[in-house]
Amino acid sequence: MSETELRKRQAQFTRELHGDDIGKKTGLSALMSKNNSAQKEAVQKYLRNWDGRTDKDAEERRLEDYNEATHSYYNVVTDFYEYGWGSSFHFSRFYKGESFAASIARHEHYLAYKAGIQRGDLVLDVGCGVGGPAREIARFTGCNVIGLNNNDYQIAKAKYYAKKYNLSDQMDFVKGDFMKMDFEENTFDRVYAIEATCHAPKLEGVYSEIYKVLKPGGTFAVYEWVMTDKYDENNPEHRKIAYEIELGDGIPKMFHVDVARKALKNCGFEVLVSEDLADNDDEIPWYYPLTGEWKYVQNLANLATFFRTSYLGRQFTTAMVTVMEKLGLAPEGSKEVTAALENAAVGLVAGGKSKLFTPMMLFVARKPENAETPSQTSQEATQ
Ligand SMILES: CC(C)=CCC[C@@H](C)[C@H]1CC[C@H]2C3=C(CC[C@]12C)[C@@]1(C)CC[C@H](O)C[C@@H]1CC3
Ligand SMILES: C[S@@+](CC[C@H](N)C(=O)[O-])C[C@H]1O[C@@H](n2cnc3c(N)ncnc32)[C@H](O)[C@@H]1O
Repeated sequence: MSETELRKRQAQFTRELHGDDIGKKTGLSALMSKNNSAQKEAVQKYLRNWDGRTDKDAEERRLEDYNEATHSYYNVVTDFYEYGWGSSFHFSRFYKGESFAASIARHEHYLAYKAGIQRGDLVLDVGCGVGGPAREIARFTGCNVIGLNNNDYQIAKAKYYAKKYNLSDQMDFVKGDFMKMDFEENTFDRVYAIEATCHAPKLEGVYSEIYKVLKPGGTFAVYEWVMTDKYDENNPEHRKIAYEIELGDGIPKMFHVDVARKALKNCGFEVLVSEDLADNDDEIPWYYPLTGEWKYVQNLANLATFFRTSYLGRQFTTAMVTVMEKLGLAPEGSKEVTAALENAAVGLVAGGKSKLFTPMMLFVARKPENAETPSQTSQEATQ
């Protein structure tokens, strides 16, 4: 199927699944408005790739099907994410006494600061979700953001929120696959990506596209999901944790930190910062909301969020969704989605506690001032 046909089909499917009036409803009320058969199809499309097999063939299939698989994954999890987490789909570090929202925003500000984003810069947000980080970074720095995403439902939501919060002049959201970007070369002053490029089947693929669209001298800052130096792919317990993360988070393959660092260099980037922010012996770990350990709750205002993300709250949500599905209030397959998200939570906490995994490997990389653009290189090759 051609790229244009795929896009048309995905957009059409999004209308069938979520209807035309996207944005006003969020979380469980949005879930209840979904089309039953389209939801069933989306859940099947997502889960067909994660059938428990971890052999090379199964891995190859997941890597090949990355676009449809992540598109379907976010079609079915976005409402749950917004219900349980909010509109920024990423983790963050926590300081004592800090609220959940403040910690999420600080993590975004930090990336904007490390990327060197200035007022008036044109910035690309790769894999922008429903635009939570883009709205925060645009307000914080005064930059203009283009959010790139291959999920039509999230794009519609991001546009809706930008309008609602009077930010439409500072941002736009476009549909596209980050492995094949449509932007002109040397377009953006800065590029950032938050917990999104791990959905790529090959990191060189997405990093080289970022390199292409970044202006020479511009920086790219990313919070990457990677397996750490402690990870041993041949250790079945380690592989089980990685697989749980892949299954529950719609990731074709979790890569090792060295693969990511090398990929940046292979694409021509100078790597300026390479630091695992999870490796700071923080008193309150990044994965605390998923553990259900009350001792970590920092702020009474966070009780609702904490309950929904905790083990007990997740069991409650699963039970509620099961009943809703039986009564026909939630579309078929919703229960399976909560089960997959449970795998995510379990794998992420296990990966975090054992330090086999980090969701906040910070890389800041620069495209050299004198960089040759890919088209220059290919022109020279043909001369
Ligand atoms: C998938 C990637 C690359 C990043 C997303 C990171 C996090 C925002 C999500 C990872 C697992 C998610 C879960 C939930 C919210 C969003 C995550 C933390 C829930 C708490 C949402 C409410 C459900 O009932 C349980 C979910 C568990 C997993
Ligand atoms: C975990 S979410 C993070 C979203 C956002 N960065 C945030 O922090 O709120 C990952 C995002 O990457 C997007 N994504 C995954 N694969 C993609 C692809 N091939 N092209 C463009 N976007 C993609 C998803 O649709 C989703 O919006």
